[in-house]
Amino acid sequence: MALAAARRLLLHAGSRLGRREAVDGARRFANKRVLVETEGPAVMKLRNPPVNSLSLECLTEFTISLEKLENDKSIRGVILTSECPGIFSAGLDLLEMYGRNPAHYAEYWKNVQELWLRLYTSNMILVSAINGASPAGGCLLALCCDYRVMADNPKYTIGLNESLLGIVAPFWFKDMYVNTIGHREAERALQLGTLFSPAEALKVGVVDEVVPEDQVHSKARSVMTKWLAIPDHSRQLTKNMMRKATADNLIKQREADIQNFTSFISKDSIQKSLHMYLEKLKQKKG
Ligand SMILES: CC/C=C\C/C=C\C/C=C\C/C=C/C(=O)SCCNC(=O)CCNC(=O)[C@H](O)C(C)(C)COP(=O)(O)OP(=O)(O)OC[C@H]1O[C@@H](n2cnc3c(N)ncnc32)[C@H](O)[C@@H]1OP(=O)(O)O
Repeated sequence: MALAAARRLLLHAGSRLGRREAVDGARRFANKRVLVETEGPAVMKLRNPPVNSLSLECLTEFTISLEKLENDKSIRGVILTSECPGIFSAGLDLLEMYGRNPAHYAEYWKNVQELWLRLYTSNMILVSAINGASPAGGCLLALCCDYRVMADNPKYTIGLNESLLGIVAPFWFKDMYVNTIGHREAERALQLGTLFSPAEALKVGVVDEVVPEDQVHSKARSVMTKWLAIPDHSRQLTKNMMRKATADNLIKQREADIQNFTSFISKDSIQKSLHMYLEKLKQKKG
């Protein structure tokens, strides 16, 4: 209920902002954690500092922005990137999965599923400009895209590292990984929780292209231009043919997946693992 109300408020605020900024001549709309520019190829920038973690609020704003773009028939493609220096997205917000109650876990997971389904089955062309670290849920966002361009900086890594946290990547994360890099590579990378450097990610197929850091955005734009030259109807039908079975696999068991997540994440042993991981992140600083 609370989330539905927040969603209505955000949609309302979003459309107000949209109108005001259009009057200013800049074609863009924004909410607190997501900025969307629609001048030229649409660009969606995550801006949830310090690490673009996908908190419930961030997920909600992201989903709403995507919904608005999908409803604008003049927008055929979106570049997904980050405004946080050195970070594409740190993935799901660990604080949404630690020390909360089962109802919260269920609500959070429903929203993770919702964003994934929208992104993965989007009719728009999605290109990610990966300009920073992209672990777990950050990698998931990139994997939803039709093409991935990554900055050539060995400090940036990408991959589904859940097993390093003592948790398990859900089956639909796994399905998308298998679809992208094949069964053997996915099996190994998932068990080891591998975070690939850009060069490794290119080799294994997690990303499609690695370019110097200052060219990530221009490359993403030129990729978009190429994809925009393909007729929408044939490209969309082809995308749907490639992705439908994977999306349907979650759709048919959404409730069971929420229950599985809630009971798994509520376990004492899993909460303990998350606690240790969060402590490790803190200690890294000191
Ligand atoms: C049977 C199975 C059934 C169901 C499935 C069940 C479970 C599976 C569930 C979920 C799948 C999970 C998916 C995820 O995405 S989990 C998140 C994984 N993310 C990570 O491992 C990234 C962790 N972060 C980092 O490695 C670094 O922070 C990073 C490289 C991104 C940036 O490093 P930097 O040095 O620039 O910043 P830090 O000082 O490390 O961080 C700043 C600040 O931010 C906090 N932080 C970092 N990441 C997160 C996060 N993901 N969520 C929340 N908070 C995060 C970090 O603790 C620091 O906080 P503070 O000390 O308070 O400043």
